[in-house]
Amino acid sequence: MTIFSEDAWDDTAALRRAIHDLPFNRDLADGSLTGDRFRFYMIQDALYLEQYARALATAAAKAPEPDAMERFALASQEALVVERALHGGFFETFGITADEAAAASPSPTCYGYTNFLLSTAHTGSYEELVAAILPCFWIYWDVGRYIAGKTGPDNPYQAWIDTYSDADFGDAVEAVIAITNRAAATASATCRNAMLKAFRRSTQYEWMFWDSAYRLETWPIGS
Ligand SMILES: Cc1ncc(C[n+]2csc(CCO)c2C)c(N)n1
Repeated sequence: MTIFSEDAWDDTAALRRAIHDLPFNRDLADGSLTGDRFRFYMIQDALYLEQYARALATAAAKAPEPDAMERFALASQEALVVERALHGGFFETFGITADEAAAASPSPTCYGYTNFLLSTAHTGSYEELVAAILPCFWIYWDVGRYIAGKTGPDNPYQAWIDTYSDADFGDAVEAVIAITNRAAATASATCRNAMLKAFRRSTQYEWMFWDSAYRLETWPIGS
């Protein structure tokens, strides 16, 4: 049988190229990304992380093996603590107050992505959930390294680039890939297909998240 992560990676090759080519990531890499776009991204990302941490905690609760439980429980805490520290620095630089962040409501894309993760967490299988969780790690590692390889000096977004191209983060990504492959190894063909679909859906949402920040996305009516 083929390895799930290899199938999923091949299956999303075109999407990943599109993510590399996004105007948001192009501008982040050369440091020209406008402050309003990065601010929007930071605030939406703080909202995303809270829900992502819930999805990770649910994966920890559902995991059939202690190694996966530990990894997801730790990642849930890190999503709240480590990522919040990164955000804290940028919140200060970009003048985002805690009140402003707390009062913000999710954009359509942020809402769609987090609800997809939470509905998978609560109505899908453990296998589907880990496949939905994986792109958040893997795509950021891929994009972090891609951008680190082409960025220049004095980039105002260097702390973001360093976080996601760091070797320790790479180790965490490898661990989640291994957990996902273990889950897939004993899954039926139907379950593996559902896993692929979930992986692809989250990868689409990762593209949409950066795109929505670049467009400063709003709800089309009523807000
Ligand atoms: C939309 C969006 N997708 C992925 C990440 C990256 N990320 C968030 S939590 C986590 C694991 C635990 O820290 C990782 C890698 C992000 N920040 N925002």
